[in-house]
Amino acid sequence: MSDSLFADAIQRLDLALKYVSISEDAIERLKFPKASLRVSVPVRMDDGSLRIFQGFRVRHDDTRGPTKGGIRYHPNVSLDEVKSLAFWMTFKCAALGIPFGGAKGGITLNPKELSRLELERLSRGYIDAIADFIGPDVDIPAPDVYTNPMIMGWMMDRYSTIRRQYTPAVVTGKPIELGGSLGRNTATATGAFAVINTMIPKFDRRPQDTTVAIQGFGNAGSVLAELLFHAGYKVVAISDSQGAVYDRTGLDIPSIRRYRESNKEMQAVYCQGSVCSIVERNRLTNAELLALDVDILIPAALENQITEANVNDIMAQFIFEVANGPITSSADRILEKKGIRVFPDILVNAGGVTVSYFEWVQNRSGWYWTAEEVDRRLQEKMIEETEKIWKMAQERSISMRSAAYVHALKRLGKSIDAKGTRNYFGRE
Ligand SMILES: NC(=O)C1=CN([C@@H]2O[C@H](COP(=O)(O)OP(=O)(O)OC[C@H]3O[C@@H](n4cnc5c(N)ncnc54)[C@H](O)[C@@H]3O)[C@@H](O)[C@H]2O)C=CC1
Ligand SMILES: O=C(O)CCC(=O)C(=O)O
Repeated sequence: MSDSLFADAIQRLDLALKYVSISEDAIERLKFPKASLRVSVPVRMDDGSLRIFQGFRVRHDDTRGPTKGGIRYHPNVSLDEVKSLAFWMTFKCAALGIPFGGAKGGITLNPKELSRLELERLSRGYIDAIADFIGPDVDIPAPDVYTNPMIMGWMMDRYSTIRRQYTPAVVTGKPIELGGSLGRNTATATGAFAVINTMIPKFDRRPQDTTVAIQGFGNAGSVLAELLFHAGYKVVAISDSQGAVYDRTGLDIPSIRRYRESNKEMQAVYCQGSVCSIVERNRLTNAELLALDVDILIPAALENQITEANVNDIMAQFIFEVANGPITSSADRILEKKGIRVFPDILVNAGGVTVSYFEWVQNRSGWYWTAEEVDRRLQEKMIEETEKIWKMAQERSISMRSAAYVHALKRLGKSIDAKGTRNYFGRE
């Protein structure tokens, strides 16, 4: 399998290195993951047959702390994808000043084809296979695409059984009843909302005059859509893997979310009380959603959605990357030339790992915070780091992505050098 996504991720690093001076040793280290694990996970299916699933866990860099990152269940999961996602986690944690390195995991499957019991056996089997690779001071998984708090609960429980001790800090994004943090489930969206609200007024725009299209209506996209709706933004299009709904006058996001919870399908609905009626609106493909003439475009699904093939269709003025890696590096260069402002994943979607960090701190101290405390600290962190990155972008006339990478690289470079890598190689 080619390393195309990872090679593309490295291009972002190379670009940022033009604007920051860090040691060659630090650069070299960041170009290679510290460790990659590939495992076969046997699962007894409900019909008695045995299926073997391929799982991965990659720890990219642990200089700034134990590695951290989600676990994805998706048919396209590959070592290349997991490596790239782990790489981005290292930069995300450093950009936010969180004392973690980067990691990611995944299993190649379509989780919609498994029963709940099969999913539980798979999730516990995956932990059996990677137990020696993770740990509260080593590597701490969390949810990502098509995984959720229930799956994190099974994983934490299995790890605790293997270690013969209750170990909540080994996984974050758990159910509250198993040591999860209040606010983790909404943290990615809340963090992205804080970045949008910090940035949009700088361009003299008001929510009520701003239209938004969101690709992906999962944990991150659906909560963000609702936050934007309540703040007065006009969310005109949303989508899931099946396609999009569009209403240029604005969609009723709370009704759509409520309807989707019980019907599992995306419809443009308007609900009054418990009565919901489906309104015929334009149905679009995901490609058409990306090309809408809106002010803000929010990719919140998967990577490689905006590429050289469709970048010239993009009409939005601002792109906030909630998904990891939704824009390829070549498309990024074209967007920059066209004057479209891109706010990068390693900043915009960092609310999730920030509250994961809070969850880990709470698990380790045994002292649990209120929802208000979590939210206050999350807002503080997101706004502070957004402002720092914006200031750097302005001062150096560079993109927000390059500024975010430079900001992260400064912290990473100092930590890597403080460990004495130079001395180790005798170059001092
Ligand atoms: N959940 C979290 O805490 C964090 C998630 N992210 C990133 O946000 C993105 C979304 O993650 P979640 O919302 O957690 O996942 P999720 O599993 O809750 O939802 C994924 C959504 O994407 C949609 N989708 C899947 N394939 C699609 C396609 N080809 N076109 C359009 N939509 C498609 C699904 O229908 C679903 O609505 C991912 O890139 C993830 O890595 C980033 C940081 C934290
Ligand atoms: O919450 C976490 O630890 C990681 C979340 C994640 O996977 C991500 O930010 O992409």
